[in-house]
Amino acid sequence: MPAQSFSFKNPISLVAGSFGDSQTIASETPDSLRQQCDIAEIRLDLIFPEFEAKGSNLWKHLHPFPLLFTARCHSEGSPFDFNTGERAEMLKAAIADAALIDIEAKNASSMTSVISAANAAGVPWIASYHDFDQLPSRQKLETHAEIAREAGAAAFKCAAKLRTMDDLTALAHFQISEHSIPVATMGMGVLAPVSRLLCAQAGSVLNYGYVGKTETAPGQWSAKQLRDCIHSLHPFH
Ligand SMILES: O=C1C[C@@](O)(C(=O)O)C[C@@H](O)[C@@H]1O
Repeated sequence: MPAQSFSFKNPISLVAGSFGDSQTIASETPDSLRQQCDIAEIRLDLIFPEFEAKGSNLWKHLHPFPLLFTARCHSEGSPFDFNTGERAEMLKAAIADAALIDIEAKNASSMTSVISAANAAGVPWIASYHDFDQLPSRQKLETHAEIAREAGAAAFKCAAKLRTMDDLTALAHFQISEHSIPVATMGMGVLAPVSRLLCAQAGSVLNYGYVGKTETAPGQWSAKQLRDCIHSLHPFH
């Protein structure tokens, strides 16, 4: 049995509170997290020295709050350049405490050992896709959603820089279309905040904000602000 069970079956848009530093992880509790988000993301790539020194003691005090573990690669947003093997080891070390893990869609084929370990532990995974420069074409988004679906991900997530109002509506149109897999979308940059509300209204299953003071992507709301706003929206069908 996984440490916490998690699924995207519920149609409600959930909020992931993302930790950008280990001091914030240390200062939060399950109760304080419950006030802000539905699941908490621990970016192992951002806290690696502390993780190496303390292992799971860094987050044990947060149980039973659901935890999402991510070890992001450099090309999809990490300031650090851990190789696939290093990131696979980080994720495997966290699976016992995970409700969900994140693997980049493009790395799914080189992370099969992590996917097998997650499957064996009953922990679902989300396939992610980031573009910090622009909104990928509709064709690229569809292709990555298909990779996610075929690799057995529980959901497909895309975070992309939005440059124009057309980008904003294109992302929302992608979100609201049927993809045979739950989808989470969000913009980055100056249109990020409004995009995160619009995409949630269009059915984004997992919506990211930051916990503490450090953003983990450009333009995030705080997780609490984001969740409060999402809760006051009506789904758009
Ligand atoms: O993939 C995501 C989404 C994100 O990039 C964002 O745009 O909020 C933040 C990352 O920490 C997370 O892993």
